[in-house]
Amino acid sequence: MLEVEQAVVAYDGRPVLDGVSLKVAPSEVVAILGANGSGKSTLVKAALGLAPLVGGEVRLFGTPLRRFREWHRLGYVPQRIGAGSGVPATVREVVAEGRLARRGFLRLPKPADRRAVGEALAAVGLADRAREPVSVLSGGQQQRVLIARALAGAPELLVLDEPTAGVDAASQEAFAVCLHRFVDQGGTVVFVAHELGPLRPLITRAVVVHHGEIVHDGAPPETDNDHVHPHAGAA
Ligand SMILES: Nc1ncnc2c1ncn2[C@@H]1O[C@H](COP(=O)(O)OP(=O)(O)OP(=O)(O)O)[C@@H](O)[C@H]1O
Repeated sequence: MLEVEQAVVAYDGRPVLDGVSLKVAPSEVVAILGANGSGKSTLVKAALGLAPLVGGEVRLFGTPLRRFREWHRLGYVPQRIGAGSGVPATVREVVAEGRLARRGFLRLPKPADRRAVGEALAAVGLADRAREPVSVLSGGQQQRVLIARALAGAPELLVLDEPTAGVDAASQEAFAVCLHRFVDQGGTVVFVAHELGPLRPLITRAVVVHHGEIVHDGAPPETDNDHVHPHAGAA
């Protein structure tokens, strides 16, 4: 589904990812863990062509990134909603953006598009907020809008950057249920997290990033306090 080989990313000459390799197979649920600033977001961004590679290679669904066009096959949930363009968008409009890669620009939405948007809104528990501007929602609710946007595109691979950061316990549980359903339907997931919480039972593998390198790749830590030692079990 996703292959990162010896990826090197540097900002202002300072290496942030230092020869990182990661391969994700279908149906895996991979948590990317590590301290603030360790390079977790940069790793998922590099895997999607959103961070500049100065070395190494990325393949998505077996295709080198520079030739990859099938963006409808994956959904990406960024860490935070963008500052926005100043154009007020409703919850439904943002979620409908998730259909664009499927239906193509300038084509009118079909009933299937509207259905997918409705289902995605229901999956994150925001069906009753569809007509409201995104800006009036809380941070955790806005995060759910982004998750719904990714789900609306019916992706095979879902990549999420800290989907549960700043989200209360009830919403984390709801998100876990939603992810469970996605995985049950054959989906593959890669997500960045600080704490696994209710997502723990879903995880098939944990990858720990430390100072721009992968220092653990395998079994998830048993509890949120049981941090995998940065130098133990390097893959
Ligand atoms: N666009 C950028 N320009 C310059 N430096 C950046 C940029 N993006 C990330 N960095 C730096 O790269 C390092 C790794 O950042 P990254 O966001 O990947 O960390 P992270 O592990 O996801 O952290 P967090 O848990 O705080 O989100 C940090 O030192 C950060 O300041």
